[in-house]
Amino acid sequence: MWLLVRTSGCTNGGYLSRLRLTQARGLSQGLRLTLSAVPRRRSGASSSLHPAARPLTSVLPRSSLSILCLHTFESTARARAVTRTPVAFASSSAASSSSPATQPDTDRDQTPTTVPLEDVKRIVGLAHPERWRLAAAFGFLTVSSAVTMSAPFLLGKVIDTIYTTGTDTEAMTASLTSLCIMLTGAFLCGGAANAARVYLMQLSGQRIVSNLRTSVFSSILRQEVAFFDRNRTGELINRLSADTAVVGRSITDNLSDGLRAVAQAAAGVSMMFYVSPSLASFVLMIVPPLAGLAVIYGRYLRSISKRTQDALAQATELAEERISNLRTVRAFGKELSEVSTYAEKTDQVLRLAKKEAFLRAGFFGVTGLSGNIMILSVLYKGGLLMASHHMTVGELSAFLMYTFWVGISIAGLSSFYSELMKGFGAGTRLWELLDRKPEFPLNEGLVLPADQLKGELQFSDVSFAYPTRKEAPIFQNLSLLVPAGTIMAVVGSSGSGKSTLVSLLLRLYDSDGGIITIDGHDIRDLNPYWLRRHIGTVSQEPVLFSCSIRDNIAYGADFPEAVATEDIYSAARDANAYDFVQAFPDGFDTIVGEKGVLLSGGQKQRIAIARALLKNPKILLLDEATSALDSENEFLVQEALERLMEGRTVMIIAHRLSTIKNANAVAVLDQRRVAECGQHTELLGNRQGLFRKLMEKQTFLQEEQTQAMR
Ligand SMILES: Nc1ncnc2c1ncn2[C@@H]1O[C@H](COP(=O)(O)OP(=O)(O)OP(=O)(O)O)[C@@H](O)[C@H]1O
Repeated sequence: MWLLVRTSGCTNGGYLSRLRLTQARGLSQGLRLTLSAVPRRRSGASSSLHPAARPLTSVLPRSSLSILCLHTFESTARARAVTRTPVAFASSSAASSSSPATQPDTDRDQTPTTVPLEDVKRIVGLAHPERWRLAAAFGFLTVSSAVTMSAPFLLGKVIDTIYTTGTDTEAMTASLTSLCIMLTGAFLCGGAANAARVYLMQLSGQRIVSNLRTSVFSSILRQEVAFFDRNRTGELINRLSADTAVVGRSITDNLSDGLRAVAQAAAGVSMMFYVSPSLASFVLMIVPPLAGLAVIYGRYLRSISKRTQDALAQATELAEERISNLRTVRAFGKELSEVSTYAEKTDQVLRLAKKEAFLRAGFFGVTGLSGNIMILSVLYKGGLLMASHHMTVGELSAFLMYTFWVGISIAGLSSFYSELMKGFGAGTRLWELLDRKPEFPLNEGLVLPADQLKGELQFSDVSFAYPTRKEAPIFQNLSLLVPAGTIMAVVGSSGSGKSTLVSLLLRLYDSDGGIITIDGHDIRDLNPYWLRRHIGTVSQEPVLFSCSIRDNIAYGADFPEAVATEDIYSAARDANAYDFVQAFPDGFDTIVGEKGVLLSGGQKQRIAIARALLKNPKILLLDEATSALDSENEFLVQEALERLMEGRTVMIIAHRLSTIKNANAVAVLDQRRVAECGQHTELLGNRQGLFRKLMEKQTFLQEEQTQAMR
């Protein structure tokens, strides 16, 4: 666990001046130091780790919460709408807010029915840093609820004043005026308190979510690569965006709405008994059976709603995949068939949505009707009580208003429980992610002085199978030595494990057996940050980020924001990228598009080479581009690569004869090991050798291609 620290502003003399804890509130796991202000002179600094980074056992306070177990009797979305819009029993405002298309993704996730106490404590612990703001919000909540619940009683008094003062107009005016002034004052206080409550709750919620998101993102980025082989990106993004929001909402908005609903329901029922015990007893006889029916119906409605959302999720998944791979869809001319596949999925959603709409219509029709019947019953019974002088008109009016409020509050309670449970469900998924310890730590281990690094690489008896395919070993007792400062070309048929060799060196995966060393040090003993800091990579399909060319090149440096423009230009020149970049209207500020889609293959390669040059690593792992670069591009890339390789230990996955010829040695991968290793000419001399066969095959293929072109 790491403490995230951020520099507090500009520094002087090339040193980080003040380090300030900014995220300690609720932030459990930071990834690394975020250095926001580092002077340019430090652009060549060797380590990305600051001594101030230190392990932190726990920053999350624990406290407890007891859960209110309440039943839910209508859909969450509808209930949420009702709690925020004080229109009780209004059937006309049926569930427009519950359209499946607007539901957050997590709504389709399982909502738990029971929650371990530990999870409850943890979720409450998230709110701990916000406790003062939340306490103030609850204070304002109490004020606004008190005003709301005293309003019907006082309004009843106003009505009674109007009706009972008789012909004494002056007395009536005086008492009416003073009552109205008092009420206006109370309403103003109530309004202001409510506004303050909402503001404080929203602010706390956003702060909790923001801290939680940083922690989750940090936790995701710390995981080993095999974790990403097993987990879908969309699923992780969902945790980061939707689940964090659900957790934040459930401990701020939802808790405050829930508490308000409990307080108002309790106060409302008490006031109903205070105003007229006999009418209150009559109402309480009608409500429980109606509520019971609504609970059963509501549950059924929710299960249909969930099926609709599952179907929608499938349609969305399909759309997402096809849109992000539009080039492939277009290349195969599959637009129309994809549209019809998507239409089938949306038809399925529509069928379920129709059923849901029908049930929902019935539900809201019936709840609206029962609400109105209840009001009518109150009026009827109240009218009789008035006729027998057991009740005044003001009391009846106040009673009716309390009935409304109690109705609204009960509707609010229904959402409170389900939202709370949803929050716990989302929380549990987040804890899994936050607590997951990566199989190997990111930032522990040996850090060697950079100037002592020679760059000798050695694989000794290495065995490896990918964690997701343990039954299919890629290497068995593979051994290979790459002396410091030499170029080793790696060749082999497709799938022989050339890229896997690179992944193992970068420690994206750990070998199952044997040992990989750099200058005699087992890479498992070395600090992975330090290790990767000294290894540069340029892959066949280099990945650029959707930002400017300048930022993409600067990404190679320890402190990208501190890289001097001249350093970027010089790296670009050495990578043969400067001229084409300057030819763009926006030069180095040109945005490269998603994954660098706005650049050609050769241009991307050269930007990636410039990025690697800026990193200035001792060891280089290259995957030569096989994609058809035109001869000019190929020459420029090749020249840039040669410049990049100078004075470094290089392992290059070679696809060109020229590269193989220029390498100090060639390793041929076959049958899960290095089958042959030696100089190019030496290996070619062995007529029965694998390398010779591979080369003949390549020559043969080239000849075939040449004939085909003729
Ligand atoms: N993340 C992964 N999980 C499981 N298996 C994988 C993974 N990556 C690669 N493989 C498998 O490992 C084997 C070696 O793959 P690798 O990419 O190292 O081969 P290669 O020699 O670089 O191939 P090519 O020349 O086609 O790029 C292949 O059978 C491949 O299917």
